[in-house]
Amino acid sequence: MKIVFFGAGNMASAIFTGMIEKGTVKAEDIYITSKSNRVAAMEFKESLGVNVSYDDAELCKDADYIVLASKPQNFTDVAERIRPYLEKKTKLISVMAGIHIARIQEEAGMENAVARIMPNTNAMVQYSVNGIAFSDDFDNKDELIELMASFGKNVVVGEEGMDNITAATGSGPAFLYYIYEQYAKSLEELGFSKEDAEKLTRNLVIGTGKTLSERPESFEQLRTDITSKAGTTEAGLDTLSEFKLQEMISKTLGSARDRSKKLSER
Ligand SMILES: NC(=O)C1=CN([C@@H]2O[C@H](COP(=O)(O)OP(=O)(O)OC[C@H]3O[C@@H](n4cnc5c(N)ncnc54)[C@H](OP(=O)(O)O)[C@@H]3O)[C@@H](O)[C@H]2O)C=CC1
Ligand SMILES: O=C(O)[C@@H]1CCC=N1
Repeated sequence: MKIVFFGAGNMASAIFTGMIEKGTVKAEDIYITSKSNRVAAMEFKESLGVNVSYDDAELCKDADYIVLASKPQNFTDVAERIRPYLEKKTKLISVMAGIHIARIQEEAGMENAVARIMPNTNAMVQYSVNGIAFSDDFDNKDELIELMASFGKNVVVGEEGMDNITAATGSGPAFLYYIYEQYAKSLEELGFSKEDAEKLTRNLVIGTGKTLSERPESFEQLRTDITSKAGTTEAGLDTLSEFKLQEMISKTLGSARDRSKKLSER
């Protein structure tokens, strides 16, 4: 198996680190390249044992998968690097938000089989949620699904579902981190030091996540379990429900989804 990453930034490194740590792919089977930041790429070679190369012919030769992991804005440059050497058997896996399968096939030049995937940075700890959309001619889908299961839970969607997945779970961690940031700031306002506010918030979130991973009850039931009649939680929730929280979240996700659609316009 030879998997080549064009791009070695946040998302690519989360994926290849997740795969190596889980043992699904050997570090020696992974090749990475970047645009110009050779120092960062070499650090991955040293820490994980992956191959680093800037020789596009060597990178593309006999590749089973080429993962397109640059920003969408850099895709044309990446396609130019790949096009002269791309072999028909190589499957292209795009993590780029908003770039359609048809454009990838057109710019890569050989109409190779393409899968668009939308993981998130939780891939680093093998807890990503991955949207996957395949081109019609993509064979042996199970192999890719299995590779991706090594760093998260998969949801196969039609390509039209990718904008929603991008907003919901690709960008999703950032929206949650933003909420945690505000929570920590509010703890500081209550009188906790900055350090304690951060520590309390972090452990609150970790503990809540662990509870969710172990208990099957609905969010509503878990909330109700905490809420004593006329107690502190009820008082807090009464205030929280005065704000249009769901509307705020819906608008946030809507903006992210619309941006994903916009990125697909050339
Ligand atoms: N971050 C996230 O949470 C998620 C991101 N994505 C998608 O992943 C993609 C990458 O995002 P992210 O990892 O955050 O971005 P980063 O900026 O962290 O990484 C981008 C990488 O692309 C490389 N690159 C740029 N141009 C070229 C080129 N011509 N040839 C080879 N490599 C190139 C950069 O190299 P250099 O450093 O040398 O410039 C860098 O290694 C985006 O398309 C995004 O939509 C999808 C899901 C989640
Ligand atoms: O912000 C972005 O465009 C990418 C896609 C999903 C997460 N990060």
